[in-house]
Amino acid sequence: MAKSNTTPVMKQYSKIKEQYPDAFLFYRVGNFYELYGNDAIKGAQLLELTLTHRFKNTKHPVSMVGMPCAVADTYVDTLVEKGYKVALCEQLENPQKAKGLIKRGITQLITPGTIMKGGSNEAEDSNYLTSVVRTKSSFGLAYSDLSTGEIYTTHLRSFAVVSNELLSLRTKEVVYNGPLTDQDNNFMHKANITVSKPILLKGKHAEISYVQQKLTNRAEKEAVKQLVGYLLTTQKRILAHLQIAKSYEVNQYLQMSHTVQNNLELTASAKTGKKRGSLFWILDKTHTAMGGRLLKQWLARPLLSTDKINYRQEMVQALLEGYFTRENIIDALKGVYDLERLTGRIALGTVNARELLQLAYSLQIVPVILDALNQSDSTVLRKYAAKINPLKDIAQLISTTIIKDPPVLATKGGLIREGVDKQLDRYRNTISNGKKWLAQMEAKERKKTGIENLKVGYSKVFGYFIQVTNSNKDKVPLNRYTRKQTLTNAVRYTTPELKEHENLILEAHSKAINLEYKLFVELCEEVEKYIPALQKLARQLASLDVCYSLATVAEQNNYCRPNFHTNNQDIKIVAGRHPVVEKVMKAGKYIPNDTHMGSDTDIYLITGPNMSGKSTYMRQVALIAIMAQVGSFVPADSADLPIFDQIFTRIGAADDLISGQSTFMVEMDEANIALRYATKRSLVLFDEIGRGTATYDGMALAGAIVKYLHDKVGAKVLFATHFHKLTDLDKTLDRLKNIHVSATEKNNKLIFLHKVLPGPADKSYGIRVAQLAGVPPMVLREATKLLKRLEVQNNKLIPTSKRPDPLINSSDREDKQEKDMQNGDDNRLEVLRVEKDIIDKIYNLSLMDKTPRQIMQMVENWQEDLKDK
Ligand SMILES: Nc1ncnc2c1ncn2[C@@H]1O[C@H](COP(=O)(O)OP(=O)(O)OP(=O)(O)O)[C@@H](O)[C@H]1O
Repeated sequence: MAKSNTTPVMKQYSKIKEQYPDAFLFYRVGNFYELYGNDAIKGAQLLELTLTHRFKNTKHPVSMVGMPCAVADTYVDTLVEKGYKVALCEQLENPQKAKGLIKRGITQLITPGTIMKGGSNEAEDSNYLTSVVRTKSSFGLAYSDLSTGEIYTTHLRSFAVVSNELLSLRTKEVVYNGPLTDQDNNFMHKANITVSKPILLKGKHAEISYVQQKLTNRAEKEAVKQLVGYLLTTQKRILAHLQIAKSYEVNQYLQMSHTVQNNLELTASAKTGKKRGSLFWILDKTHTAMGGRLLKQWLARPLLSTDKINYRQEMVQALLEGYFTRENIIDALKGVYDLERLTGRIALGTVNARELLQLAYSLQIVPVILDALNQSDSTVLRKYAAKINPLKDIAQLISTTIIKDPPVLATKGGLIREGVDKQLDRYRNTISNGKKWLAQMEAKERKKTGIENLKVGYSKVFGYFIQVTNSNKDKVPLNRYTRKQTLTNAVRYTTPELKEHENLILEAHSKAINLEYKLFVELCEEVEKYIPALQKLARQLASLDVCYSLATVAEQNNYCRPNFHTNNQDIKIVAGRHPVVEKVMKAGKYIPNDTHMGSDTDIYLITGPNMSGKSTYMRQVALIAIMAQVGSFVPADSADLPIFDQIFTRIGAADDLISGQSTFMVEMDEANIALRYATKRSLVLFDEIGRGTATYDGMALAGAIVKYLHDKVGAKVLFATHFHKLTDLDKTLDRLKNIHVSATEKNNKLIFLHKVLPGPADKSYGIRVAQLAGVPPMVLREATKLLKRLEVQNNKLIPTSKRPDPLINSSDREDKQEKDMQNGDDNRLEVLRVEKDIIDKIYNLSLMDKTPRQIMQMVENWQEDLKDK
């Protein structure tokens, strides 16, 4: 173990390691990083490296894993991706000059929320570090993407809302000041979130007061302080790019829980978790990484303000109409690098000369974009251009300082242009004169000595030399030449003259390198002064890129600009389409459908066979609403919409892996959230509520929920169901309308028409769909028999139902019914009668003042009754 080994190196190691017990300590030894003790044992497993030992032949060998520094990044990434932290422990003095043990110290703590991967132009996702502070009355939450320096903060009422925000942000690390309950811990674990303790900061830090300047809420201020404190202590450097924290309220935006965003597949397909198949996949035609990230942010937070939405729509429309402007802009935007991240790298001091040039190239493109905007007919675009500062001076400064194709390393010289610094030019002159002199000397010496292949050369260890092959050794004028080095085939010499020039050249060279580095650092410092302006420019270009993207998508897919009204909640969509389903189908195959929910319609009760398109229809309405509030055009011929405040969904049977609850529990939980928090301004999608439990419980619950939504909530509700009995509700609930997605039978074959029509569906075709799916005929026959039995019994009880047998033709039907009737079981009929009583009881009951849980309890009690009977 490292601790029992008391050599000075191990003592130093243990002392540093003690301060970072929860991180892998990468201990720098020359050009290697080494991990010791438990870090080595665990690291070897996780990184698939060979475990060896240091101090092998002593009493206290230490487990060790080593890797060259040059490849360490990949290993750091792997560990951090798995949720671990890595502390980089560097040599803090020049080993050649150090007396005794080299000083070492931690230069950076890399954590899941602060890691910045790769170069400057690859990141489509933001990586947020989130800080949560529990105060007496609320929770403060703040988050930041270290690579861009943006900070947002809000205060929330409960840990449940905090968890939702964490999931929506896809945060990988939370700095939290409070204790976590087992349930919270479980949540963090399942959501793959690393929880870190806050680090107390000593002294005053300008960054903190700077970013806090616009905040008034105490919880938010605390959360931001904790966030910045953590960033400063892990990064161990000045973070000049941190932006003034922006406070937001979750109810400033259209609210959708993380589950809703997932169900509606806004940024990732629910099946694959990938971009393909999501709304983002359709809308993302951006050309810059920052545009892509911004579009994702817009999708997660659609707007509530009609003015703001209108402004985005104006931009989209102007770009949609101005084909040439759009093309010119995009040609230019393609060349813009990730300005946000480049700016972050400047602030963090990790920028290299090539990246500075990328910044300059990007800035040089801005005037081209401005020209395109200024030449447009649209005043919106011209006004937008007027707000953009192209930062020409910075572009000019960088491109006149750095050479065209600079090396990545700034410490080896060869990156500053000629004419930038007089002293540097002088050094370079000395070097080049010295080299000229060497060439002349070579020629001169060849002549003097008569050695044709005499060569002047340079080696790192021995410096400049005159090389003579062994065969010419006796021609060497030993009075002038001194031997320096003997090789197998040649001997190397020097002369006092050569030595003198060597000194001049090497001195100039080393001075030039140092000076170049100094000039590079000065240039970075100058650029650093423009960080806020660069960040602003980056945001402006990102917005332009997103608007371009929305305009292009609108044009390619024939979208329309939606209108908004704020005086009522009426929805009027003509020929609406599902943006993703229509895209994966062959052109023209998608059947558009209208949605007219005026003041007389709050609930659409949707019936129709499986696979007819009920879910698709409901989702299409929600996606159109979201796209509209994002500022996008929508897939419809026309759309008149209200501004929704929240969207709730209960869709499909997707298990909630994060909370680990049963399907039915999840279903009820989601329904419950909607019933509790939905308002008249909300949109609710309920797909097959009640399917996860016994039929009659499910139907009873579904009925009660519909009634509650109708009488109590008044939100716009799309409610798809296979419980046909529910369609009777239109008789008692005046703002409920039945609609169905149509299908028809032709030559004994089921044909889906996908057309939404008024009224309830008259058949469920369940067995027919099973037949389409290739279910074995025996099963189908058995199912048909069973269905028949049930229906005959039901028909006696509920005469309104006139379901025909799906698999047999009508001539056989009557005979069969007769037979079934004769086989009828009186007891069973009695049971069915009681069940019907219960259902009627539920419909007639006032559930106004009951919570969903109470209703569930009531249903359970009735069931018990039923069992007794
Ligand atoms: N308007 C439409 N035009 C063309 N095809 C459609 C349309 N709506 C749905 N479809 C097709 O029908 C398939 C099934 O749709 P969807 O999942 O919405 O059916 P459903 O009625 O909700 O089925 P279930 O009751 O089994 O959940 C879709 O995947 C799509 O291919």
